[in-house]
Amino acid sequence: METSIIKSQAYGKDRVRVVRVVRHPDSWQEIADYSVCVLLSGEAFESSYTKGDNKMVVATDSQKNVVYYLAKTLPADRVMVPEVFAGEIAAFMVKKYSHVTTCHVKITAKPWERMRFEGKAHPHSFSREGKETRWTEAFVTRKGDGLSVRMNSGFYDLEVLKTTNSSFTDFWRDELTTLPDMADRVLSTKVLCQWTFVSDDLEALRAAPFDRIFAGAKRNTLDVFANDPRAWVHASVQSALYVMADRILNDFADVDDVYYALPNIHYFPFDLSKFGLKNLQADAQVYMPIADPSGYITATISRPPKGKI
Ligand SMILES: O=c1[nH]c(=O)c2[nH]c(=O)[nH]c2[nH]1
Repeated sequence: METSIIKSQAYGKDRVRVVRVVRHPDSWQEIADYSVCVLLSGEAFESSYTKGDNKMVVATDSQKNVVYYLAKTLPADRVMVPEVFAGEIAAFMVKKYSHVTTCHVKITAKPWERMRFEGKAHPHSFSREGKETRWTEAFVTRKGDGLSVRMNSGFYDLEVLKTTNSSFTDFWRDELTTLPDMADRVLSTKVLCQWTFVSDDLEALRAAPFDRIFAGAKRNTLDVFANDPRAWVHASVQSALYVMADRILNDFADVDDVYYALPNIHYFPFDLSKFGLKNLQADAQVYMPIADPSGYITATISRPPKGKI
């Protein structure tokens, strides 16, 4: 007889590819291109794992159908913002199936950007310019008669590089240290940035400025990377991360906290002294990018608890 217990479970459909086009009367068109993951959990599903009893199992095929059904039937503005669409799908599942306790929906959005010709936006043609990917995940959980919504959103693979105005000095030194102080260095990272939004109210989710938060988080990240002297002059990836996150928290009241993962993709000056050539420190012009390993700097930053400021 089996005695093991289920500690957690969730099942559903991953990589549901759905594209929604909005056609305006004046020939202006919009596109959202998503890959959706829907996962259901609840005690009622335990017997499908332990007893082979499928009676309560909403087929993953049906869950996939819900994504297409809602993409067609919801008002366009609830589909075109990934956070809102994720929340709508998750809330639909929890409301429709009373035996679902939590629905987790994750969406990654393909970054189609509208083409521009001589400064003029094209009404219906798009290209993939940026390589970063926007994504979101909603956890909608039954709470009494209502719902609670927890949302993580962000982007990853925003690749950036700067050729000066970055340093790393005055760090811990002991017999295991080989890295010299670097008063100036090439710095490159592939940004993962993520923020959270928590609400008990689906209407608040529908009204939240998710597109502005996404654009603002990306702009702040790039601006701090390129321009903010607090972050880089005689400092580190760590201090840049803090300034980036602090700017997002100051700009967007809806954001509860911000997480960054910043790999430090090393570009080391190549030592050419064997050939009588100076290429280190202030003489560095030729670098060897190092694929692995990279530094990896992470933190979650939030506002201080109330009463502590
Ligand atoms: O900005 C940096 N932070 C570190 O913690 C670190 N460690 C390292 O070797 N180089 C760097 N750069």
